[in-house]
Amino acid sequence: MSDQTGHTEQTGQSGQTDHFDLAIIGTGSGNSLVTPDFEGKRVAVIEGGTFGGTCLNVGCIPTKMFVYAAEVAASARDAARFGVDATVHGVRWADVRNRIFQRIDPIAEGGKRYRIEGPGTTAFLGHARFTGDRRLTVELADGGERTLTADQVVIAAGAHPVVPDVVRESGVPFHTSDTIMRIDDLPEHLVIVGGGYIGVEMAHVFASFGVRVSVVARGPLLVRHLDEEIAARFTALAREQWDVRTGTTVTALERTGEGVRLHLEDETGSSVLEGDLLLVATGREPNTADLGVEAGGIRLHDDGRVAVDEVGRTSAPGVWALGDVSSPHQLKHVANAEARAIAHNLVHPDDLHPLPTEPVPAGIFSHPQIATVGLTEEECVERGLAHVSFVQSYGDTAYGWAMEDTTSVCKLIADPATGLLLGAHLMGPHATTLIQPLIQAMSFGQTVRDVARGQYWIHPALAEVVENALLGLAV
Ligand SMILES: Cc1cc2nc3c(=O)[nH]c(=O)nc-3n(C[C@H](O)[C@H](O)[C@H](O)COP(=O)(O)OP(=O)(O)OC[C@H]3O[C@@H](n4cnc5c(N)ncnc54)[C@H](O)[C@@H]3O)c2cc1C
Repeated sequence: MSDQTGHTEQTGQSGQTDHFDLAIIGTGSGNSLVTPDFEGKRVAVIEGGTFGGTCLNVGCIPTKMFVYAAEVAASARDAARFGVDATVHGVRWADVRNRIFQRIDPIAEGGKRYRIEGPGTTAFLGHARFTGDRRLTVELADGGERTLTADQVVIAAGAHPVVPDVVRESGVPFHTSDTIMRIDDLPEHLVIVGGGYIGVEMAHVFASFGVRVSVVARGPLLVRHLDEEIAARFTALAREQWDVRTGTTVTALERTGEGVRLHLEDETGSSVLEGDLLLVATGREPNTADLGVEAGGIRLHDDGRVAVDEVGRTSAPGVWALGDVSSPHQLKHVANAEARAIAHNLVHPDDLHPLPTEPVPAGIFSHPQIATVGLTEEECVERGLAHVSFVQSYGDTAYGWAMEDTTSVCKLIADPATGLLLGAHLMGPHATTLIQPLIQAMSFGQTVRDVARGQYWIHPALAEVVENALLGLAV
C-alpha cells in the first residue's frame, strides 16, 4: 500500500475510511492546489492516469516541443527564398520523440514520487468516484479499493479525446493526441479526422517532418470557431500544404493491409481516402461520465461539464471544480487561473475570489500560427455591437519585408464609441507572442489610442504589425 500512502498514520487499511481536510481529484492543474496554506493539514491527491495530467504529458508541452522541431525543419526547407541553401536530409523521428519524452517523463515521475514520498500529501493512484457527500471511493490501479471522506473536495479531472462512433465501431486502429506522439515510426501518409486546433497542429508537425498529411473536417473551414476571415485565410494556406477536405463526413472506415481506408461524403458525392495511420482529433469531453456525480450531488451542464458558480463551487457543498472538467475553455492558462482562485477560496471562505472573467486568449501553433482574444467579427454582428475593424498585413511593415511575408495578418476589432478593443486575431509568425499587448489592453481596459500612442514600439521589430493595426483602427 506504500504507493498510495505518503503518511501511513493518516491512512487506514483497505475497507477503512480515511478522513482528509482536502481531497483533490486529478494532478494536472489540481496539483497546484497543494499550497503552503495546507501545511499541517491532511491532503489527499488522487490520480487515475499519468501524474501531471494532460498539459505536461500529452498536451501543451509535448505538442509545442514537436512544433519547435517542426519549425526548424520547415525553416530549413524555406531557406532558399532568402538566398541560403539548406537541405533537410531527413528527420530522425526517434531522436525527435525521445528528446521530448526523455525530458517530460522524469518530470511526471518525479512529481508522482514527491506526492507519494514527500511531506504534506497522501497520494492515491487510482480512479475516484463519488459514493456520497464528499465521500470518494478510489479503485486503486494496483488492485483493491479505498474510501475517503474530506471536508473539501476539488474536482480537477480534466477531459479526454472524443472518438466518433463511426470510428470506434469500425474496429479500425486509430490514434488520438494521447498516443500519436509516441509512435515508433513516422507514417508515409497520415489521415487526420478533425480540423480543430489539435488537428492542425498535428498536421503542421507531421507535414514538416515529411509525412503526407490529409485533414478531413466536417465544417466548411478549418479552425471554424475563429473569426471567419482568419479561418478562411488559414484554410486557404493549409490547402497549399496538406490535402484538406472540408465539408466532409466520414461515413465508414475499414482496415487495409497497410493501414486504413475512409469512406467520405461531401456535397459533390462520395469518395475514398487511404492512409497508413489515422489520427482522430474531433474534440475533447470532460471526465464526468464515471465520476459518480449523482451520488456526490454534483450538477452537470448538458455538455457534461461540472456546473460551477462564479467562485468555483459546484452544487454540492464543499465540492469545487476547475479546469477542463468544468470550464467552457479547455485551455491550460484558464485551468491555472481557476486553480489560483480556488486555492485561495479553499482557505478564505469569507473572502472568496471569483474565477477570472478576463477575455480568454488562445493560441494555435500550426503553420501559420494563430492567436485570438475577444469577439470575432461575426459575434459582434450577432450581438448587434457597433464596431470597426482593420486588417494589417505583416508584409507592410519593415520586419515583414525582412521575412518576405505575403500572407500574415493582424485583424483588430474595436468599439468606435469607447475606443476599446473588442477582439484581436493574428495569423502569422509569432502571433501567439505578438498578441500579448492586446490581451493586456483588453484585460485592463486600455483604449486603442493609449496602447498605440502611449508607449514606444521598438523599430523595426515585428511588433510594429500590432502598432500599425492599432493606428489603422483610427478610433
Ligand atoms: C494535444 C493537446 C494540446 C494542447 N495544447 C494546449 C496549448 O497549447 N495551450 C493550452 O492552453 N492548452 C492546451 N491544451 C489543453 C490543456 O492541456 C488543458 O486545458 C489542461 O491540461 C487542462 O488541465 P486540467 O487540470 O483541467 O486537466 P488535466 O491536466 O487533464 O488533469 C486531469 C487529471 O485528472 C485525472 N483524472 C480524471 N478523472 C479522474 C478520476 N475519476 N480519478 C482520478 N483521477 C482522474 C486524469 O488522469 C488527469 O491526470 C492541449 C490539449 C491537448 C490534448
